[in-house]
Amino acid sequence: MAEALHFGGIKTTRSSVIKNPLQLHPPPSQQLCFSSFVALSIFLSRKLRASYNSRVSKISCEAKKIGKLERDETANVSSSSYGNSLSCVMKFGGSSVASAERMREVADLILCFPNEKPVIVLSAMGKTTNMLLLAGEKAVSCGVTNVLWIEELRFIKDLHIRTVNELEVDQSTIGKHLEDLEQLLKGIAMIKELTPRTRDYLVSFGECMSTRIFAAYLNKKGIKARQYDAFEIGFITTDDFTNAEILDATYPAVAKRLYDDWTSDPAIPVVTGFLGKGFSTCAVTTLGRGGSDLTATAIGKALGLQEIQVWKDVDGVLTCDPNIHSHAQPIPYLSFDEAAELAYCGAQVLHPQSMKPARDGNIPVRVKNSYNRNASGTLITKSRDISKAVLTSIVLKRNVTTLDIISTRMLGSFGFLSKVFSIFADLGISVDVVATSEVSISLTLDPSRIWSRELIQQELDHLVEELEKVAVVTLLQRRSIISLIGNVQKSSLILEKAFHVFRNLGVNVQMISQGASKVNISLVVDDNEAEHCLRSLHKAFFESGLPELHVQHENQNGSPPGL
Ligand SMILES: Nc1ncnc2c1ncn2[C@@H]1O[C@H](COP(=O)(O)OP(=O)(O)O)[C@@H](O)[C@H]1O
Ligand SMILES: N[C@@H](CC(=O)OP(=O)(O)O)C(=O)O
Repeated sequence: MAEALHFGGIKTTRSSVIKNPLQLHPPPSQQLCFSSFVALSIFLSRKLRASYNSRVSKISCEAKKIGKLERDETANVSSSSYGNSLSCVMKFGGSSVASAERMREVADLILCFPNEKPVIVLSAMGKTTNMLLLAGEKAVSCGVTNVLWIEELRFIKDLHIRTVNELEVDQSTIGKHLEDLEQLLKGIAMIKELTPRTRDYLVSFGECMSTRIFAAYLNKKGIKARQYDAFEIGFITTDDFTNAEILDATYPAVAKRLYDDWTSDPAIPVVTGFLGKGFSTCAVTTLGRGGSDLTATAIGKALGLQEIQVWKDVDGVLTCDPNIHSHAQPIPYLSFDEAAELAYCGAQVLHPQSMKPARDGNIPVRVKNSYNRNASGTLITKSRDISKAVLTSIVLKRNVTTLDIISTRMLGSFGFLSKVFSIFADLGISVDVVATSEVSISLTLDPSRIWSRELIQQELDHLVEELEKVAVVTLLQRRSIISLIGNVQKSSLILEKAFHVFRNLGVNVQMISQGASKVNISLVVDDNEAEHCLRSLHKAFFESGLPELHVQHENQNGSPPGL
């Protein structure tokens, strides 16, 4: 029998409670919260005939009212009875839990903090999400009888069965999921269609399996743990499959569920990242690629925890993408605004929405390396002293489409700008970087919003057709946005240095824009020049002399200077 261990004062005795992951309707104990929310949502969605956006914001508003009551209750109880309660969130990404060996190391890492009582959030093992998506694509055209031969399915099965065996946990931990996954792929093969809704359900198997295996392993080691599917504990989202947004009702619901369970029977919660439940469909949704970061910060906010730790395979947020330039350096401190901007600009290291709950709850986020736990990582807080900083990070977003839109002067300048942006709004196309004059607009389209090649072309054709009613339009593809994240108060210095680099390289910058966030200057160049530009900019800003951002030292309480 496994040795019993003390974990943050909890003596372990029982194995984890494993629920049916496919049961999307909550058990009776949760029905009150969910059903009242769903009833409210259905009522509202029937009533409201306005645009989708205003509908969601009104529903969120109502949800907030419900949430407020429950949150207040939770707040009262938490200050009086939860003295010895959950303290932080620790999120481990796919790279951190890619194998049995990695899961062992993560468990050891958690044990290194015996006084912490963390909520654990996990992503799918390694590249499982990509594999599931590929398996789904192949199932559409391979025929039902060939599903078992899909290479990615075999890889996923092999990885998970091997992990279960190596960690010596019960095969039944994931047996049902593997069977259901196979059935689902056969279903896709039969109907020859993979809708966004099915796609989300399909990828959910990754997180559902990794969390079950890990919770079972913790229990086997004597650390009492309990597995949770986010879509069963109150993660309520919009029904935007593949890119859903968390609704406000999530926070009180999740807080209540986790605290109630913790009080009645303390066990380390192990929660699926990335997943939610659509408010009107009640189907599994996903929060966009890399969405486990957002799950972690949402839990941190819901429970009002002291810290949110995001464990990756790099030494923190770096000065640029290490895959493009190997001299990327860790950034010791960032503000929520800088981190959010960096993520929006395309730095893969953090989910673009993930800073919002942390900022709302004012909860520090620490980005750490699970492969190098002694590295200090990056501490992200509300504010930091940037007076000495110039540039913090350089981010590249590739394969961007730009549009030059020049007015035919049929409309006045007011009419022109509003007409152009209403066309984008009507077609639901996101704009990224914008530069305007009175009669012309240059802008880039957000590539992350459009995932299907076919759709890109169709959408673009339609967009250009509409714009040509009021303007002359030039569409330019294969461009890159280089975002300079830093202290825009020093924009002249940043631009002087950057343009010196561009001039030396003989590169023409095609568009330039300084965002209202005051932490970002964006420059558009050709795709084929972008990586070279990034490396040269990095050398100029970070590799010639002591970079400003390293001047700061952490206070004894772990806060950055100036806080
Ligand atoms: N500015 C950056 N700082 C750190 N990592 C970055 C940056 N830009 C891109 N990356 C990439 O992001 C990866 C970490 O993000 P992600 O793959 O989502 O991690 P995980 O799966 O562990 O959550 C790193 O391995 C690195 O290759
Ligand atoms: N598994 C999901 C969610 C996620 O957050 O993953 P990661 O933490 O490995 O980036 C994805 O691959 O998108």
